[in-house]
Amino acid sequence: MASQSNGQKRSITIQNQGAGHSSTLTLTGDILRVRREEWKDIQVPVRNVVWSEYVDGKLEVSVLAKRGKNASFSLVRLTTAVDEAQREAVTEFVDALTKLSYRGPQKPRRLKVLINPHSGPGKAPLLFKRKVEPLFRAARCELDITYTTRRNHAADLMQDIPLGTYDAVVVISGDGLIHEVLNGFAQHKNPLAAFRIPVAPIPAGSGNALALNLLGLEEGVDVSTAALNAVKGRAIPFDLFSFVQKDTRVFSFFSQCVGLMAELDLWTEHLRFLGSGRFVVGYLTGIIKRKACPVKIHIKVGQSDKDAIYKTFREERAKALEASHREIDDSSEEDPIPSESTIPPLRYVSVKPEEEEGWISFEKATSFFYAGNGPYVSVDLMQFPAALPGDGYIDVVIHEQVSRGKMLSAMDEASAGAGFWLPEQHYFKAEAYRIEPLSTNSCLSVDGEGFDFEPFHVEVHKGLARVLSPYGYYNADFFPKSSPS
Ligand SMILES: Nc1ncnc2c1ncn2[C@@H]1O[C@H](COP(=O)(O)OP(=O)(O)OP(=O)(O)O)[C@@H](O)[C@H]1O
Repeated sequence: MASQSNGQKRSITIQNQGAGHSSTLTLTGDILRVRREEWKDIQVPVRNVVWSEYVDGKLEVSVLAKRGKNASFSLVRLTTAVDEAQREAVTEFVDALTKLSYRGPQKPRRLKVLINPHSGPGKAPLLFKRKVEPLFRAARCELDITYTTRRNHAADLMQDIPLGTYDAVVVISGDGLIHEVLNGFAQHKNPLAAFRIPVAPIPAGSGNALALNLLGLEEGVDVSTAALNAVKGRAIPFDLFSFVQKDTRVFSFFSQCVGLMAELDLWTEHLRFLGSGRFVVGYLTGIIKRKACPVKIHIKVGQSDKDAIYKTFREERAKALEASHREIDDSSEEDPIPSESTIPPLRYVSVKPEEEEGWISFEKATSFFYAGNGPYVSVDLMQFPAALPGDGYIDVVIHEQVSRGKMLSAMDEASAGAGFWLPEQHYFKAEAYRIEPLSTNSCLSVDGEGFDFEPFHVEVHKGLARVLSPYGYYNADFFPKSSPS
């Protein structure tokens, strides 16, 4: 055995007498390296450490690693008996590793797991068994598993979810089931407390925008990294939106959309096998049709100057990034529940926008109106690059009706948010908005689900819900103005 620690580097070599092979673990800054005689070397950032412990003379370290150039992440578990003489050194090493990898106490979580066998291509149960459950078990999580059997099953369960019993609700499906979970919380007898239960998305649906935004383009499509987020991600405040139409009030967590971007979803329903590629086909169809979206739009504007929005975004992102490196102690984890026990009242639903200060009307011919709470709406489109999870605003994009050529060029670098800077794309940070259709000739979708194309009102509830995030912010950054290509 050899154990060394010098400054940023700690290394420990364990000679396993019985099996006759040795394992060396080296921690250099934020990187853990595992060498074991019969294995290929493994090198991972400490945030990929799932669990590490030394109990009863046995060391166990589980990590998520890519074992091959194009491989996806998989769980790698090192278990080895440790000689009594090494006890102190191994304990020290594991303590250092745990502290770094969890940035605080390593605690097994109690997870309510919802699996939708009918989401996306129907692989959620298989992904759970193969990738998610082994990782949860390695992290000692306590699991309460439900396979949803029908529409609204998850909402009904969330309506009665016992408080103080779960550290998170894990949703193995797409955005539709997240929408259901949050609307279930809203029906709880103590909705504000229910909304404080963090939601952790695991992408298994056809639209997985929340996972994509929290984890980023690469990890947001990876089931294992999303499962790791459920195990050790931090709860962050997350804005929700009341969507009010006639007498119905629904909580939307992600988007509302009118015109082209809502219609293309319908036009390409039969092309689901193309994955998110179907939206590209839909947009191209939209260019050919070049249909107008006749609506009256009123917005309660927080910010509308693009340079100022970009500046605020950069500042907020830098703050969140800095906070994500800080160690977290138990007290900073406390999230007091407000004393009221009803859903927040609507503040703007009865105002007359034309007469109110702070509201503007948008009059130009429009091809679509899109409001959302996360940069990526799909891997190909960063529609709301300046979106922040809990800033108290919904990001609004209104796309003027322009020539087919301009519509086509709006596709350039769309996945990196370059459209933000186009003069025909109007971008607002809004506290509320109101839409009145001027014809019946379009459609409306809320969190990807179709709604009647009739007048509706939306307003923001700042930080009402919680989501788990590995970074504390959306893992997406976009083009500054000076380099849009
Ligand atoms: N067992 C089930 N059978 C049918 N529908 C279900 C079942 N369990 C859940 N659902 C419904 O399936 C929908 C899943 O939507 P979600 O977005 O999570 O997955 P998806 O495959 O991406 O969906 P979509 O392709 O319709 O957008 C939810 O509205 C939910 O009510």
